[in-house]
Amino acid sequence: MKQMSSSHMDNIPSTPGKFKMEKSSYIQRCKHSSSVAKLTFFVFLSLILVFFFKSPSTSSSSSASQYSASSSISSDLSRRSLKTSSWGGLAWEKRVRSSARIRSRNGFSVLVTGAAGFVGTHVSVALKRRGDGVLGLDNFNDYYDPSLKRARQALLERSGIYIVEGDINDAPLLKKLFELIPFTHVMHLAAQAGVRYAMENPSSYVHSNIAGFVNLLEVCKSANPQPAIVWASSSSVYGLNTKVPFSEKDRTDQPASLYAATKKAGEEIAHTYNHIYGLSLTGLRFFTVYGPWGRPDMAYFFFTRDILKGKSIPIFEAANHGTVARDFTYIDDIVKGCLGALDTAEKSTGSGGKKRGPAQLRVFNLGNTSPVPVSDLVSILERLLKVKAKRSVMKLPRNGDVQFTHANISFARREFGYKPTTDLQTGLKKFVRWYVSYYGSVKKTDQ
Ligand SMILES: O=C(O)[C@H]1O[C@H](OP(=O)(O)OP(=O)(O)OC[C@H]2O[C@@H](n3ccc(=O)[nH]c3=O)[C@H](O)[C@@H]2O)[C@H](O)[C@@H](O)[C@H]1O
Repeated sequence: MKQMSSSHMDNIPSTPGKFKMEKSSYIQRCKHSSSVAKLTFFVFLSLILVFFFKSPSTSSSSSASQYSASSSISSDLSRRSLKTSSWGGLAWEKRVRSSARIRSRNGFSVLVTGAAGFVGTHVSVALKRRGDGVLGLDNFNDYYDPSLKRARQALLERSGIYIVEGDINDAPLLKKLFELIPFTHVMHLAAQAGVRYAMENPSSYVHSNIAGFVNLLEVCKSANPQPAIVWASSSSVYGLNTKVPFSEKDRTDQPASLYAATKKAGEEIAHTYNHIYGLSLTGLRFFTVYGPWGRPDMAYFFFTRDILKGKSIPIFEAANHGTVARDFTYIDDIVKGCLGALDTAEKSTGSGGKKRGPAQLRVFNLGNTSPVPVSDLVSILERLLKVKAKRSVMKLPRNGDVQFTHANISFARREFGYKPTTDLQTGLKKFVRWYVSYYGSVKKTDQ
């Protein structure tokens, strides 16, 4: 097994494709046409297009994705932002090759999807640091503040990692990347995350976590060589289970949110592609990952922001004042788990879309094994921030949250020595240090 790298980044500084307006062909045609009628038609069409893409329903801040150069215009509700960037060309190919170049003996070349995301950024840096070739892919959607994703991108650029701007639903783009680079591995972290947001924008979950995953697997199964794939599942697949700690052997057929259901679907889809095409697939069930460069939609992150702002913190509790708790897992431990899973992933067995023999299929819990009540999380933040939180205790809403998570990690420990070492107090201290350095120490931070 390769050496695992610890990826401290506390002091340094997922997904439909991009839409490219085919303006040029229209412009060409207009130039060569003397017909006033055609010109009028063009102006009219342009106005409709402009109206369509500026209209709040399609370009408002809460949709999930960008549309790819090759994907068609869709009325998919999951769109969060539309961009007109494109990929291709010699300079672009050079950047792709340079980023994916392996710099150590027996190194991997890894395509990291969701590379501008929280876990994706940390994993990419860790891989690069040990000499693997890393190419990122991200659609930079605005599910949360894209400027944070851009800052992570800048961080990766400084490590020599290029992030291709594109979407996992963009098959021509993915095919092109596999044509350029014989990736040994795919670290698939692009996804529509967040448990509660699934009620607001369900189609974004289907689009990224199901359609996008299938699209990626379609391209991987036809690639030659086929890569081994490690991908992000979720602790949420345990749903309404009450037996703790959660073991990989437990049932996962009672998801409490659409997010959980799409991750569970991903696990079944992984089974199918492993079975039919011989793809090596490893799913990682992450347990509430937190840390520097984290996701602003997660409780520890926006609690920090709101405590500093003097805003009240909604703390959920279950029926009869039942404790709501999470097995919060620090990002560096998760990175070690991801690298461990990559290092022990066996090769896919198929080629050219044909299975040649049985392939590896695994699922691991990556948690911390010590659940902490949400109210204790707030107490730790109060101490670290030296500000008293305005607590507003409320009933756990029926929007997908489960009461309790707790990982049994013995399988990951056995297979690749996974052993989390960061407790919540230590991890949050690093998070707060990063938060203050990133957003400034002013209490009334506004992000
Ligand atoms: O392990 C996962 O698979 C998931 O982990 C994460 O989900 P969760 O564990 O739900 O994290 P997060 O929202 O931070 O809520 C934390 C706690 O605060 C409580 N919570 C939340 C909001 C609030 O206003 N009040 C509150 O008490 C809430 O009830 C909960 O007890 C990822 O977001 C998700 O993408 C997925 O990866």
